[in-house]
Amino acid sequence: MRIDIVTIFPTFFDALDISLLGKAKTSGLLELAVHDLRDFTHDRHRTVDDTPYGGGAGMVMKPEPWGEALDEVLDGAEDPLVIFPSPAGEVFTQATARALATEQHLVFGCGRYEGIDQRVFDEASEHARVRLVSMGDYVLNGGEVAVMAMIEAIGRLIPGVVGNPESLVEESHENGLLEYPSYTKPAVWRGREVPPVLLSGNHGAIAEWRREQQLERTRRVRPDLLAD
Ligand SMILES: Oc1ccccc1-c1ccno1
Repeated sequence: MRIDIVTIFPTFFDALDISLLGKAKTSGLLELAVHDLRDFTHDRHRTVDDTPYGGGAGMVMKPEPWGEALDEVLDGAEDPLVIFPSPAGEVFTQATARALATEQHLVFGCGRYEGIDQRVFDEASEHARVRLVSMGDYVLNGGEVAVMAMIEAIGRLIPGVVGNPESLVEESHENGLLEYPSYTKPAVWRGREVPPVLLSGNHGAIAEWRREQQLERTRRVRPDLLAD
C-alpha cells in the first residue's frame, strides 16, 4: 500500500517511522510520502489560508496550494482514494479500517483552520474517489491527529504488518463486540486473583467465559453495538 499525506505540519508524521508502521515501511509493505502544503505556495509568506467569503470567524485554506499539491500527488496514480478528515464526514469505524486496508493507494489531506475551500473537494472528485471521514463527534484543530489514528488502524490490518494475525481476531469491534478483560502473571496481585477459569486449562470454558464477558461489557458500555 502507498500512502500520501498532505499537511502543513509534515514533521507531525515522524512518529510513523517507529513501531509496527516503521517496520512496515522498512519491509516495503507500506510506502509513505508526506508533502508540505506550503511547498505548493508561491508567495514570500507561503500563505495557505485566507478570510472566508460571507464573513465569519477564522480562516479558510486556500484552494490553489491544495490544487497544486493534489495535482502532483495524483499525477500518474492508479485509482487512489483521497480522504479528508472532517467533522462533516462519515464516522470512521473498524469496518472502515478493514475496507481501507484493501486499498492500494490512499491520499490523506489534513485540513486546518476553519476548513478547506469546498472547491478543492469538488475538483479532486473529478480526478479520484474522495471521502470525508470523521473520527467522532468532537472537534480537533486539524486533520493530522485523525490521519495518524486512521493510518494506525488501517496499517495494522495490512497482511504482514502485525506478526501474529490471530491477535487481530479477538479485538474490540472485530466481531461487533467489545473485547473481554485480559490478565497475565502474577496469578494474585495486591490480593486480586485472576478469574479461576483462566487458570483451568479448559479451553471450552475459557472461550465461553470470554464470550460472556464480551457480551456483558458491550451491553453495559456500548448497547448501541447490539442494536439491530
Ligand atoms: O475537527 C476536525 C478538524 C479538522 C479535521 C478533522 C476534524 C475531525 C473531528 C472529528 N473527526 O475529524
